[in-house]
Amino acid sequence: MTVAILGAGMMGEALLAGILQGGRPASDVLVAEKRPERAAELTERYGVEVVGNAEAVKRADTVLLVVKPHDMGTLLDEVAAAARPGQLFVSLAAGITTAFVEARLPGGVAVVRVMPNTPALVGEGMSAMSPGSHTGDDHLREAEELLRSTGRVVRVAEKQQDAVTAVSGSGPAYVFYVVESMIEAGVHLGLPRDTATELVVQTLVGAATMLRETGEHPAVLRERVTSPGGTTAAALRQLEEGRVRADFLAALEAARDRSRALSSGDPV
Ligand SMILES: NC(=O)C1=CN([C@@H]2O[C@H](COP(=O)(O)OP(=O)(O)OC[C@H]3O[C@@H](n4cnc5c(N)ncnc54)[C@H](OP(=O)(O)O)[C@@H]3O)[C@@H](O)[C@H]2O)C=CC1
Ligand SMILES: O=C(O)[C@@H]1CCC=N1
Repeated sequence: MTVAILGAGMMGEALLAGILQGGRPASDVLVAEKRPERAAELTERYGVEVVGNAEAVKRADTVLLVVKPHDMGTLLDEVAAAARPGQLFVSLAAGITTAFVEARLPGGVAVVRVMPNTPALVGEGMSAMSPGSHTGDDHLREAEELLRSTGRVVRVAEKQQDAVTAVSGSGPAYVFYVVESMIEAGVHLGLPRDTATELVVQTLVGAATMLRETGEHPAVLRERVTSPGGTTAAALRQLEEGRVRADFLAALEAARDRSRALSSGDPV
């Protein structure tokens, strides 16, 4: 079973690394990349063969489309003649609908839409997948199995993909932003930068592991940290005054709206 990755940028490379770490041999993976220096880097780092888009599609059973949304139309027009019925195309681009991909490929090609995230790079990705209009269970299971090698997978209705993009697709960036802000605050309070970084990163890993392993609601876990009249209550009061919760709501609405705009071909 050969998998081709078309578009080996940030997300494409994260998927490539996750898929290989998940146990798939490099000889079963093809990557399409135009720039020779990037191709050499990928071959050296992962031992994968780098070929052109059309050749990758001809040789693959499953094709992962990981170019930017506004490059998707051109890419599909380029590879459509190489695609064949029975193949599975998985689009991982924000805002690109299964209907958009299906309309540009021959009939009989199965299309699945997925919103992944970059923690796929370390096998801790979160992917949400939706079937196209003529995607059978076998193809869905195939996509699911592939993505499971990069982390967790859920199935969602395609109309929920804009919200998913706002939550888990872009989500790692919000977490990194919070981490960055906490490190800077620690430095402001006089801690050496490397100490502040270690404190914050381990706090994040510990808190995330507690959420996953206890299954408790985050509000319950937060209450357990918040001693009456103590330090946490003082900090949380400040965050409430800063309207951080309302800002998250507005931020995720903005991401959802941008995903919707990308589906109607809104340019960069
Ligand atoms: N980054 C993320 O966290 C996530 C990204 N995504 C989706 O993944 C997609 C890629 O995003 P991201 O990786 O961030 O973007 P990048 O710009 O890092 O990657 C896009 C890659 O596609 C390549 N490319 C462009 N046109 C073609 C083409 N015709 N044939 C082959 N390769 C091509 C680019 O090559 P070159 O640089 O040479 O032009 C680049 O390597 C987007 O659709 C995005 O919505 C989804 C979830 C999360
Ligand atoms: O920022 C973006 O558009 C992509 C999609 C989700 C995460 N990154």
